[in-house]
Amino acid sequence: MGTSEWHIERRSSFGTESPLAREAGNVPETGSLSIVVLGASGDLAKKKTFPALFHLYRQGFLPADEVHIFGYARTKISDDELRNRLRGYLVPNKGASPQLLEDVEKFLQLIKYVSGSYDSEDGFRLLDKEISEHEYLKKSVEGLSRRLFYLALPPSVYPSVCKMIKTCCMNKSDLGGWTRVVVEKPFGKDLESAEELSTEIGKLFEEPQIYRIDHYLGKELVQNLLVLRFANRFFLPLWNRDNIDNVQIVFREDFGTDGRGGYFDQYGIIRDIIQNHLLQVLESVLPIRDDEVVLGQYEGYKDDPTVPDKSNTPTFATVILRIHNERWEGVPFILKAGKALNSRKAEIRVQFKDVPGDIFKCKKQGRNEFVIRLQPLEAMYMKLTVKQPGLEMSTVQSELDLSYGQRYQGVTIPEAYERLILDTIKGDQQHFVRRDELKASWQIFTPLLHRIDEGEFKPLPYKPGSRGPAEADQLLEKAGYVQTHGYIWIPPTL
Ligand SMILES: NC(=O)C1=CN([C@@H]2O[C@H](COP(=O)(O)OP(=O)(O)OC[C@H]3O[C@@H](n4cnc5c(N)ncnc54)[C@H](OP(=O)(O)O)[C@@H]3O)[C@@H](O)[C@H]2O)C=CC1
Ligand SMILES: O=C1O[C@H](COP(=O)(O)O)[C@@H](O)[C@H](O)[C@H]1O
Repeated sequence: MGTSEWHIERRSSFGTESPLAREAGNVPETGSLSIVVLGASGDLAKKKTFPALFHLYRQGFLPADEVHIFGYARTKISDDELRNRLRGYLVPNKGASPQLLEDVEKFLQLIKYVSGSYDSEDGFRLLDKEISEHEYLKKSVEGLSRRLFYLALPPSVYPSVCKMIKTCCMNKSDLGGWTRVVVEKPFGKDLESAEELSTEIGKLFEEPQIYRIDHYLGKELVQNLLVLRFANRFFLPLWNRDNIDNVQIVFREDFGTDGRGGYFDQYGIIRDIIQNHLLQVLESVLPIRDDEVVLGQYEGYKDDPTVPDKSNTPTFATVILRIHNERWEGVPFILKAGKALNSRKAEIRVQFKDVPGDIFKCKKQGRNEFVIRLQPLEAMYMKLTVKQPGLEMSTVQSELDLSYGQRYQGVTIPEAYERLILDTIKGDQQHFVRRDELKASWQIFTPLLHRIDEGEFKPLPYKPGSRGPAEADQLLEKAGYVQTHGYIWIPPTL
């Protein structure tokens, strides 16, 4: 495949003539498309959902003659007030071209705002009326229209909102139209509440109508994992306990809860990041051991007035999972996530066992590592030992590096939300969380979470801007991870 094929090209509509639409499996649907962002006044909506919709619009995936976007929330604001709030999130601070500015204005005109509560029919009846008017204006045949409801809302209101959608806002889907609901994480707070929520929503919608979004599943390099693993011969014999010593899945942020302390304190880092983003559901996970958990809370976290003074909520966690199956028995899967650390990155680090013996009769170089960097600056690299270039025979640690910025110059990597919203419109659920997967992930973490909630497990303090509690690094070492500091010069021995 040539690199040019990686581009998503701008096009005017989902017409049958568009090769991109055909390639993307977008069989043209003729009904109008209404996208409703519930919680439109919130943080996620302005930072992620509307910008993702704008990018899709710019690339021609949301043609103005088919699509209308509705914001819904309790806050009483006008259409223009919502548009003014969003504008700054759609244009970069500097260097916006006149074309971009024009596109922003056209996009904003597609947005209509409806104010109403999340648990009474009035607001939703009004919303339904607005959507129906748009469908009528677009001459959409009843039964062909498509309605997408995106719940950018706290999970506590999902049941009532879903009930209102079901009662007031469903379209007739008998001619190929549909109603789909996207729900954000965290989906529940533990196994029991997640199952309850699934059951409640399951009474209202069929599984193909429910899209449980975990935006990490939409990241380019996460999507690449399947290809990497199954389309490359050299991973085949290595991908097991005989060769791999440990696996780390790491999420670090160099900022704290940033005005979201009220939300965060009720959930904590395990529910916010580890239970969903870092956990590709692994089967046969053994119960988590106390001595394989380190929790932390950054100093200053409780200064946020929305966080209780006695909060026991972890903002950092390292947790080791162990899998009891033939392939992975004995290999620690180390999940680490933290806020207010010294860097921002997300990566998967597969560390191989030492090479047996030492024919070079020297201090060993670092271990082989295969690293998949999800962000920032997507890359994959393999750390390996090579001969130090030059006359002398000595070894040095180096790497095979596939940095996307270099290799795929000029290619714009889509934002995760952009990709996943497009999948929802296309009806493709493969990168969304299934109910059984969700259950399995809560099963793993619920016993630990309950003990933290009950104050039995206490987070250790750490300095903002640090690596987190030192105990986390000690746990890593105990689990077998060997850190490699760049290369170490080794005198020739051959
Ligand atoms: N923000 C982020 O970076 C991310 C958020 N998420 C998830 O997305 C969802 C929304 O997040 P976010 O936008 O940050 O949340 P917000 O706290 O900003 O809430 C969104 C909107 O919901 C309404 N709302 C807030 N609290 C309540 C409440 N107690 N009862 C009823 N309505 C309420 C408010 O609208 P109004 O009062 O106008 O009705 C608010 O504008 C959450 O499930 C979150 O976990 C997921 C990934 C990232
Ligand atoms: O879901 C969440 O994700 C963000 C991090 O997302 P990213 O794509 O910027 O890595 C995190 O800040 C937030 O706490 C969490 O709710």
